Amino acid sequence: MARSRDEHARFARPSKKGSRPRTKQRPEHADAVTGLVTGVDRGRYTLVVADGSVDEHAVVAMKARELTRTRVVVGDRVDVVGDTTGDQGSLARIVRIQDRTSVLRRTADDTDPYERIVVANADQLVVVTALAQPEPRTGMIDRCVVAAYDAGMHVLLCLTKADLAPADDLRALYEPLGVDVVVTRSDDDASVETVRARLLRRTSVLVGHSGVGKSTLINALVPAARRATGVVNDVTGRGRHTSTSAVALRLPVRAEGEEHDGWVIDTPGVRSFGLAHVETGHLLAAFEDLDEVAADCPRGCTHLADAPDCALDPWVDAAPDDDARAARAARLASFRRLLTARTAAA
Ligand SMILES: Nc1nc2c(ncn2[C@@H]2O[C@H](COP(=O)(O)OP(=O)(O)OP(=O)(O)O)[C@@H](O)[C@H]2O)c(=O)[nH]1
Ligand SMILES: [Zn+2]
Repeated sequence: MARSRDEHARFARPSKKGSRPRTKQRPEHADAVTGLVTGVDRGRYTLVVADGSVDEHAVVAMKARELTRTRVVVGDRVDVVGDTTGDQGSLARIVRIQDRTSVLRRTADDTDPYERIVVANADQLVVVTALAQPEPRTGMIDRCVVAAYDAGMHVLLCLTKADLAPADDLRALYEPLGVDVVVTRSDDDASVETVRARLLRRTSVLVGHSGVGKSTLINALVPAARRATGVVNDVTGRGRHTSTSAVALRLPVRAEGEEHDGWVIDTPGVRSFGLAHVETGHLLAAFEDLDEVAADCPRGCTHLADAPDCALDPWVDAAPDDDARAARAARLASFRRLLTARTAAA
């Protein structure tokens, strides 16, 4: 591919005199346009530029050479130059990644020993869990909640297949944490609308084990997505893995004049989140009331049930009445479960 003149200029080093450090975030490319990364496939990035305007269009881009070692993920806002028309066969270049407001890290696994950022700039994590087939696993939900709170994201727990089992037990485990809970069933459109209402004006990442009904839910929310739905195996209760890379989908505008808004990011294949970097203090900070009480804990307190003199225990006892005491006890128990989820095996 022939290099344009400006591209040569860009790679020219500044003169030794008065040289400044070369950084990845160069101030050049005043002509760059900003795009939102909606998909990544083998070095090709799909972007939406002029998001929400009449000029909105999709662009395919690759990373400029100076970003070779920099990871660009779905949800990133990037600056692109070159052919940004989006015409058939056109290819633009990503020259900058804008600062991220949040990052969600995936756990290292057998195929990849490194924790990696999987989604940037999302503000809500939607944990999709079936009430049955497959059976809910609280360990997985806890890990998701910890990852989300650590990343400064809201958590929506979406309990699917309500036609198969009641939701009460799971509600009781997560509502004390302040986690928003919605319950759906695929034959009840109104239940899908309760989910949609919580996705508006947000960028939400949906995670869930195979077979929980995540694709069914996404297709109900974004019909154009046509996510492949799997078939649950009668023996294992699990579905097939039908898709592999993360993709951002826009919630459709359904009524004339209605504002779009909301991006839904599907993350097939992401089963767990990296928690090795999560510090107790940072997680605690997500719970204002507990954080305040824990200021009276001995130094280095783990805040776990066996921690000597943890101030969170007398806080439960000091509740003004029985109801408040029960609520505090449930909140503390749920919080302690999260603390241990951090160190439990994925
Ligand atoms: N009973 C019942 N079954 C459902 C419901 N939602 C989805 N299913 C079924 O559950 C199975 C799995 O649904 P999918 O939407 O493919 O699940 P997924 O989480 O996307 O799983 P993968 O496609 O493997 O990633 C399908 O057979 C669906 O028809 C529900 O509310 N109730
Ligand atoms: Zn403590």
